[in-house]
Amino acid sequence: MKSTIQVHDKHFEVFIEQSVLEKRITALASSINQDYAGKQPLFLAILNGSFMFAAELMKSITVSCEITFLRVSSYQATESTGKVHQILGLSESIENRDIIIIEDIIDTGLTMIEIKKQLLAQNPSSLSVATLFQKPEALKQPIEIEYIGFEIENKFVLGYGLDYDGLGRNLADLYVLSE
Ligand SMILES: O=P(O)(O)OC[C@H]1O[C@H](OP(=O)(O)OP(=O)(O)O)[C@H](O)[C@@H]1O
Ligand SMILES: Nc1nc2[nH]cnc2c(=O)[nH]1
Repeated sequence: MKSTIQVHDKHFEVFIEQSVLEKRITALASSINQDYAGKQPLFLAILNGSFMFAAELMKSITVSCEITFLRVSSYQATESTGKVHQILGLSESIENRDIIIIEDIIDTGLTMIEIKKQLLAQNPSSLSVATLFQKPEALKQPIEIEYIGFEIENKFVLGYGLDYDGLGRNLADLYVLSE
């Protein structure tokens, strides 16, 4: 039997180990370095969940770049509320900039659709998305995602920045809810 950890009332087991996550993130960074050669992208990391992915990704980005952090929260406990709040914390202009959004996970896709809509209204030169995890089966509307770390099954995951009611963001591996 796999060893499990308990967070609040639920049990989770290791799903993707840290070394596997980091190797894939390095590969994503290489693709971004190639695609943005000669440009100076502005990364927008969506808080809270993306902090660990963003930090790891940035260590392998070699093109000249900037990063800033935005807040938008729609998730409570293990289910989407379907409500997406406004983007907070974007003080710099993104007009005529090459923007790369950094997310930890795209689940229903509703958050990213709303973020993209709000950012596109500010006329960036280009807008692309890098997400560490995506759940293809959970997507409610088609959405273009340029950089995907892992396509995962439609189960609640925890760790590597992702929380369950505030806890578990510090876990270095990705965990999945035990059956
Ligand atoms: O594709 P969706 O179904 O819209 O879900 C994805 C969103 O859920 C998570 O954020 P959350 O609202 O949990 O905030 P957090 O990053 O602060 O934990 C994640 O970081 C995405 O922003
Ligand atoms: N922790 C966590 N947050 C999410 N937000 C959207 N999907 C998920 C998920 O599977 N786990």
